[in-house]
Amino acid sequence: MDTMIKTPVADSAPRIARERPLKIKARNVDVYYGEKHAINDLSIDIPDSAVSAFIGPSGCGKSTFLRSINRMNDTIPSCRVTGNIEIDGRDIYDRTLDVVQLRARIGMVFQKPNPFPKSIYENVAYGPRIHGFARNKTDLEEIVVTSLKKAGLFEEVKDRLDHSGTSLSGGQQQRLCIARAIAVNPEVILMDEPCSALDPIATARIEELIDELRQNFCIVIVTHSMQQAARVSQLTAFFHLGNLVEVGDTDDIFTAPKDKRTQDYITGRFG
Ligand SMILES: Nc1ncnc2c1ncn2[C@@H]1O[C@H](COP(=O)(O)OP(=O)(O)OP(=O)(O)O)[C@@H](O)[C@H]1O
Repeated sequence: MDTMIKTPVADSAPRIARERPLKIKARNVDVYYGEKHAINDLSIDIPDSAVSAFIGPSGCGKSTFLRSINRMNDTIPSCRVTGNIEIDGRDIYDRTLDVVQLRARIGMVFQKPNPFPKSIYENVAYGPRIHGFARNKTDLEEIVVTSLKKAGLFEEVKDRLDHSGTSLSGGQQQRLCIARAIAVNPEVILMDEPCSALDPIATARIEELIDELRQNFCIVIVTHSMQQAARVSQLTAFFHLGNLVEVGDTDDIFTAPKDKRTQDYITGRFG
């Protein structure tokens, strides 16, 4: 595994960050909404082929930082991001960088499943088609089927690919959104509370899927559920009032947190 390391990392770095190549490197990131200072001097290393969870009480900046990773914050006029965020060593706020290309490399899955009001097939085919990933219809079909299989949905929908994506159950819709994200072959998948609108069975299915996908993707998940963070992630980052208080191997964060605020949060003293 050591041979996979691209960048030297400190001995004090989390084990997972030493075992996996570095994918996302953020340094001294501040995010403002007008006068509101939402993220304060945040630095973090996020490894590839692993799941990293952002946890913390409501309003502490988890989603804000997640949205900084694919420059979704650009769409909010009052929002300003300073500092440095690199993916594979490339500054994603570089003025010469094509944001459309960047977002193709970084899939995003939202809290509420949001399939397009189109067929199941079209939901998955749309991205590869507009990005020119398929040479012909057969190629496109193969991408759709493979993506639905990877998202664990193909068997349930193979006989009704022409039905509307919105006709599926909530859990199936979320897996369709994951298939849609995977179809453009992203390197990073950002998930903002992807199970919060789902029942426990659909949640378990998505968690299993996240675990399978981490072999091939860098996954970052915002979750309100500490149980979920403990179950699916290898790295956990605890946010509080716009500060990244502590980041470490998930096992360590939940069994031996270093900061009292982390300890108070995971033991339910606030949040
Ligand atoms: N579009 C926006 N305009 C202005 N302020 C915003 C905007 N989005 C978020 N904020 C503020 O930034 C801070 C961080 O919000 P953010 O949504 O990132 O927190 P969070 O930790 O993801 O919260 P939650 O767990 O409730 O989703 C909050 O004070 C929030 O009110």
